[in-house]
Order: sequence, then structure tokens, then C-alpha cells
Amino acid sequence: MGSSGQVSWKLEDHPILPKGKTVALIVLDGWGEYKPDEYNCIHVAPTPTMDSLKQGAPEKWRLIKAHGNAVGLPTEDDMGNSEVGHNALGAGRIFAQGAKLVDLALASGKIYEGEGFKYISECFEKGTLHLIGLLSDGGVHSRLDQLQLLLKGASERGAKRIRVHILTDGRDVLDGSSVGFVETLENDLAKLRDGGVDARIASGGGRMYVTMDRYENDWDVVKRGWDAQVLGEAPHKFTNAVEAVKKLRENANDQYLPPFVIVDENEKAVGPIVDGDAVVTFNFRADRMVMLAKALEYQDFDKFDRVRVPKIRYAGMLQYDGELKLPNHYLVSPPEIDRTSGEYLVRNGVRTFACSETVKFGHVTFFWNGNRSGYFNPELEEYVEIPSDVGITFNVQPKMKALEIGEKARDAILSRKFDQVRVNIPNGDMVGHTGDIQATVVACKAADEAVKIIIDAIEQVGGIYVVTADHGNAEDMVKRNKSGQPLFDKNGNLQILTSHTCQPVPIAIGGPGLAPGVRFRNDVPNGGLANVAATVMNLHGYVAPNDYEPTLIEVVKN
Ligand SMILES: O=C(O)[C@H](O)COP(=O)(O)O
Ligand SMILES: [Mn+2]
Ligand SMILES: [Mn+2]
Repeated sequence: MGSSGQVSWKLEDHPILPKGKTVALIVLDGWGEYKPDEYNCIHVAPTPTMDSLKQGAPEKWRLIKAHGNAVGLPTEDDMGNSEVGHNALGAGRIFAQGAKLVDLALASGKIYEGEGFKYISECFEKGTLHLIGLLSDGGVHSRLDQLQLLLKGASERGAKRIRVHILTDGRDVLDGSSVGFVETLENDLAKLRDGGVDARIASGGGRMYVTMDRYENDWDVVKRGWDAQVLGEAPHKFTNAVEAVKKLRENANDQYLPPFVIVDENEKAVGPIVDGDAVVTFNFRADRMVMLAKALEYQDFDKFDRVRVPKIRYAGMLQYDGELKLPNHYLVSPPEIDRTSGEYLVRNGVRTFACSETVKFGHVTFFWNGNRSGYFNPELEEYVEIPSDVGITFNVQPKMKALEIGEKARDAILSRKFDQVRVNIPNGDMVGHTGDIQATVVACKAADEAVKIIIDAIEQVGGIYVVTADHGNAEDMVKRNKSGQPLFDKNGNLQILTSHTCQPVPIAIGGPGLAPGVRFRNDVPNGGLANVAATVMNLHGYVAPNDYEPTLIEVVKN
């Protein structure tokens, strides 16, 4: 059923549940369930609304899985993330995700047989192969071991000159871990050099300050990267990348390192991108690579002055946007996330409203709809983006736009123009990633207040609410040993966890429109995010397609 031409879009009516109820679908970003201690910001924060929903357990509140295999990641040790989480929530099925597809393509060698690799390898004879991406083993956007295999594979297949443009992490992995990742990469590159390949790190910078912006929140971030990677220009120049990261870390953490270039003894950048070169962006995840992909690929581009646009052959690790065909060339085919619940519901006449602020806007639209941008039917859908603050770390503004999102959703609900009102409330996640515990507590309080605004509106119109989350983050802010005790570094400082977690997330249902007797079934104990789509379809009065993961709810006779 790959092509939409053969799909029967008509959904079966639910035997009991009515149509026409307004359903609010609230995704709290980075909101897991964990033991209530002082490092659990959701526990520490006053969250009366979420607390009261929990009182409804087990019939109206439960936990669902949001990491590992439940969301299509390679192993059970992989924490969840927004991409795979919203994909699963929206698509109602579990798809092998980018991380896994790249693993398979590398293991089988198929990656080197595809069109994308052939396309870039045409440059190997005369040009340089540039690899740009996130350098960590976080497994959210990229993985170091995949980069290592690609370096080896490309050099075995003729790449003679390789330049790596690194983006340091500290967000999906511990802050400070970048030094180790750069050392590992430098060792690998030294081995390649021993084998006759001219392989070096050429530039770098922290992912949140250089290159990896998303949803066009701040093009300056991408420009800083462009200047370093393509033009070979940056405010900081070093002859060695390990030294660069160590030095720049004196004033910034890994996520926010300023851009730097590696120069030779004559102060000349060792790896600008020039005509005839090949470029691969080795992140598999889309959202934070789309902007760079546009800058590399689009002829007409007006987001910043590129100064010089080299004639290159560019491929993404994956194709990042299937609708935009961006980029045109890629090494591994992305998961084909088709027949999403959003598309089904719209095609069955469900009028849909979706809203978040910029930094999460694509999560409830693009990711929700299977990595597809745009509307299915503009007559029935409205997507509203509230501009995010630009150029700040969100611990200084932990309330973010939560209340504005709540109010927009409230207005959409009260307008009665929509059957589904879907939001992402970013605070737990975006502030959790800063590692600032006090700010994250404020963030969780704001998220809870936004939920209340939306639930109150649902009460007024006799609707239904579904409150859930895409993965954990704010519920645990420290790294722990196996028995759950917080870990300290060698200087006795608490090891702050800026990343997501592997914890389950809550899901709650309720509202005056919820038909009598609706409750969570107890025969789906391993339910995960992918079970939510069928549940929501039921609440709209439909039965989900057969191949969707089972619904979490049942209707019992009173
Ligand atoms: O991109 C990010 O901000 C983090 O790597 C993952 O966070 P998200 O999956 O919640 O977006
Ligand atoms: Mn998220
Ligand atoms: Mn996150």
C-alpha cells in the first residue's frame, strides 16, 4: 500500500463512539515518569493539572513506552526523541527509523551500491569528500560509529582527501564529552593518513550555535556554519581540533561552542568546500539538517549571503524531506511513513488545527505527518506557528511560549471550527536540555498551566482531551548508576543530564465528551506511542486501519 493511489482512505465507523466531539491532543515534549526525587523537575514543580489527571489511573491515566524498539530505534538502550516519538504518535505504526536503516545499509554494504554514494564518489578522483554532522554517540541525529564506518568505506572506495566538519553535542550526551569524541575521530583520521588518505578535521562548532538550527528559527546559526565549512572563515583558528574544543570549552559548553576552523602553518584553512568537491551531511535525522541542505542545494537562496556557492555533489545521509525532495541525492532511503492518522482523519473530514512555537512547530506537523511538510487539505487544516525567541538558551526564558500555545489552542477549540486541536508544549524538553534544574522546574509549571488552559476549553465545549508526551527529559536531570543513585564527576560535581531519557511517558484521557464506559484496556501492557493514533481515531468515532497498533481504549457497559 505504498502509493496513496491504492489506499482506501475511508475509515470504518466506530461501533459505539460518536463523531463530532472536539478532541484536544496535547503532547508535552520531554515529559516522562520517574521516581519523585529532587532531580525530577516535574515532581518538584507545582503541576496540579497533570497531578489531577494521574488520579484517574488506571482507567483514564497510564504509562506508555517512548523509547527503543517501541519507536523503531535500534536497541532498548536508545532513548526516545521528538522525531521518532511524533512519527509513532502520528503514524500509529512502528517504522524502522533512520538510525536503524543506516546501520543496516552500512552493515550490508548496500550504502555503497546506492545512487547517492555513486553520485558523490564521482568526485573522489579530483575533489575532496566533506563530511558534516553531529559528532557524538547520542543516536538521536547521528552516531559516531556510523561516521567511522563511512570514513572507512569511502576511503576504501577511492576517497583520497577527506575533511570532517564537526558539530559538538553535549545535548544528547553529557556536556564535556565532546573532547573524547574528537580524540576518537582524530585517531581514526590518523590511521587513514597512515594508509595514504589525506583525512583531517576542517572545522567545528557547537550544534546549537553552528549549523543545527531547525524550522528556520535562526538562519544566523546556519550562516556561522557555512562561513566555517564552505568559506573556511571563523573567528577562532586552531591547528588542532582537540585543542580547539578544549580551549573554547573554557567559555561555553559543548552545545554552544563558537565556530572554528583548522588552519595550516600559514594560517590557511585546511578544508574549505570548493568546486568539484563532494559533501555528505551524515546526520540521519531531518529537522536540524534541512536548513543546511537548503543552503547547499538551492540555486535561489536568500536566507543569508553565501558569498561563494561551490559547484559540488551533495548527498544527505537520508533524504530529509520527501515532499521537497531535499536533498535530491542521499545515501540511504528514509523510512516510508505513509498513511498517517493525520492524513486519514483529514480525508475523512476531520477538521484539524495544529500549533506549537517555532522550535517545535515541525514536530506536530512535519514529524506528525510522517516527515511531510504542508497540508493534506488546506480547507480542513490550519497550522499555527508561534515565533520562538531567537538567540537565547531557554533556561533564561523557561516559560517559553507555553501560555500562548495554550491560548491559541483554547481559541481554536472555542471557535468550534475544528474537530482535532493538536499542540506540542516544548518546555520540559527545551529547558531540560539546558541542564538548568531550577529553570526546568519553572518550565514544567508553565507547561502544566498551558495544559489547564486547553482542558478548561475542552470542558466548555463538551469535548475530549488526550494528554501525553513524546519521550522523557525533565523528569530526570542527573546521570545515575545502575541502582539509580546520582553520579558525580571526579571534582565532586553532580553529572547533569541534558539529554532525553528512556523513561515511559504518561497518557491521560478525559473531558465531558468522553463517552461513558471508555477506559484504558488492561490487555495492552506494553503499549507505546504508536498505540495512540488508533486511540485518537476511536475518540473521533472511527476504527483505525487493521495494520495500526491496537487502540489503548475499550468501552465497557456500565
Ligand atoms: O534536537 C534536539 O534538540 C535534541 O537533539 C533532541 O531533542 P528533540 O528530539 O526533543 O527535538
Ligand atoms: Mn521531543
Ligand atoms: Mn529534546
